[in-house]
Amino acid sequence: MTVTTGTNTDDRLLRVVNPATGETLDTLPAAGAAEVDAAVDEAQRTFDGGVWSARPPRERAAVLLRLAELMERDAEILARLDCEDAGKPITECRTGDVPGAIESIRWFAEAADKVFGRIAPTGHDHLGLMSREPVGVVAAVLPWNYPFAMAAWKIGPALAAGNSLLLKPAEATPRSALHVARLATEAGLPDGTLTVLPGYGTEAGRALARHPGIGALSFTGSTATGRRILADAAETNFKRVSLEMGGKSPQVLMPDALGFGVELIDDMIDAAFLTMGQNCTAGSRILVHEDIAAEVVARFTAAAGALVIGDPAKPETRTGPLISRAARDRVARAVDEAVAAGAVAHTAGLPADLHPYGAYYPPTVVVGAPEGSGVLTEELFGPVVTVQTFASEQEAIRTANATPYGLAASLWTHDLDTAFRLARGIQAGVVSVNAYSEGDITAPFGGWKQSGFGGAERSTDAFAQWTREKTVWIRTR
Ligand SMILES: NC(=O)C1=CN([C@@H]2O[C@H](COP(=O)(O)OP(=O)(O)OC[C@H]3O[C@@H](n4cnc5c(N)ncnc54)[C@H](O)[C@@H]3O)[C@@H](O)[C@H]2O)C=CC1
Ligand code: BAL
Repeated sequence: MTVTTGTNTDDRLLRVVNPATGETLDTLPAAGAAEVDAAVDEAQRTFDGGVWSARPPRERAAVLLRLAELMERDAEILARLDCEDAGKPITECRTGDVPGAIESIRWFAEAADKVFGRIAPTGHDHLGLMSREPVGVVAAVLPWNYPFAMAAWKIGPALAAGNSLLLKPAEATPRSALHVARLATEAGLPDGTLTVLPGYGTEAGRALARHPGIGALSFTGSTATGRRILADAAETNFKRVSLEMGGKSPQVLMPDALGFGVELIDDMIDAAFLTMGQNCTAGSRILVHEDIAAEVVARFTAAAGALVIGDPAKPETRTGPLISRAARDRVARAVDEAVAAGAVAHTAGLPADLHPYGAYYPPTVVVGAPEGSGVLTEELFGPVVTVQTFASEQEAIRTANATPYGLAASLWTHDLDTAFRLARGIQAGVVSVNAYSEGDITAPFGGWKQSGFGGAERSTDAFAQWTREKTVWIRTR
């Protein structure tokens, strides 16, 4: 069984609603603690049976490559599911999320038989072999902002390493993960290897975090929930926890940055407004040298004002609704408070013909927010970017680091020495130079400070989350 939903004995339903229209897309029984228990039992039986875990890695790779092909075949379906469930612009899903997700499955499939163990430096009287073993039954808890992509970041390495994985999508966006479960069956993954459990965080999510039969849990989402999961793991079985959490990432522009021309502004727009700013690495703080601040604000504000706002299902749309009205109201409140405290909010506003259900908020540039205000410190997860100026490199680094987060940063300068100094000084897991980027599949992705804990995703480093090292110490005669 690869898809588990609840028996609905407590009448708890998961209603999936299109945030752009209010249309009910699906109604599912929500998995709860009972379904988690049953899924763990089945996953453990599968793991112990060795039909996946003990299979030669090359064979696991072949099945995962078939899964990637099926995802390729259904790429448009997967793009539409995320667009409808999350309100993400369809063009972003088609060109970013879906190809990136498929690449992740394919890359980890190919890596399955390329991760070698180690041999200890012994004398001839011993042989010390260190191998990486699958953890067993493992879990992933996903966010709603990149539903398919985050599922793939976890599925690829967890399954390539030989584990049995339980995957809990966010309650708002379960349908792409459910589709992946069907594709996994079609690809030939044994039952109990990938189990998708659509359910609420406080029920299915919490049950996963506290389950003694789960050996590792990888989470992407808010810092508050990450903290809860870590505490639950510590109170129960000390499962290995890895957390990819919030951010308040800076975009640092040195005095020569305008030399990058339109490329600079395009990347800054992506950094700030991809998925309406509901992105863990969103470059939500522009830190710009005072000499070019006025010009940057003028160009950036004009570009932000030109973004097409509307129905996310239309290919030309760059800005859809936020995930919920509560999210929109939180973003609006933070901007209103900053304005009340003396900041200026630049925005072209919303078009008049938007669907009345959608929680739209226009791309907004906040200049002059007083130090310590919420827009500068909190992860807003909306299409709002702040502008702060600096006079020196040291001040830029100080301001960049003045948050509890440390996920990502981008910086722009033609000067190599300056770039190195900034990249070294900024406390973040991923620093992109002269681009906005999260790196690619070959490079580790993980946050510092309160943005991340327990190991990176992507690259072969990701196997550390999903494997345990074993030493076999042999006396030779
Ligand atoms: N860094 C990132 O990529 C993300 C950050 N966020 C931040 O979090 C804010 C709130 O969004 P939420 O959807 O409420 O995020 P959340 O962190 O509560 O939800 C993420 C996932 O965790 C699950 N979850 C919730 N409580 C849980 C618990 N006690 N135990 C186990 N799993 C649990 C949810 O069901 C969902 O699958 C956003 O506005 C944003 O600031 C949200 C999603 C992704
Ligand atoms: N941007 C990929 C990770 C995330 O937003 O959750």
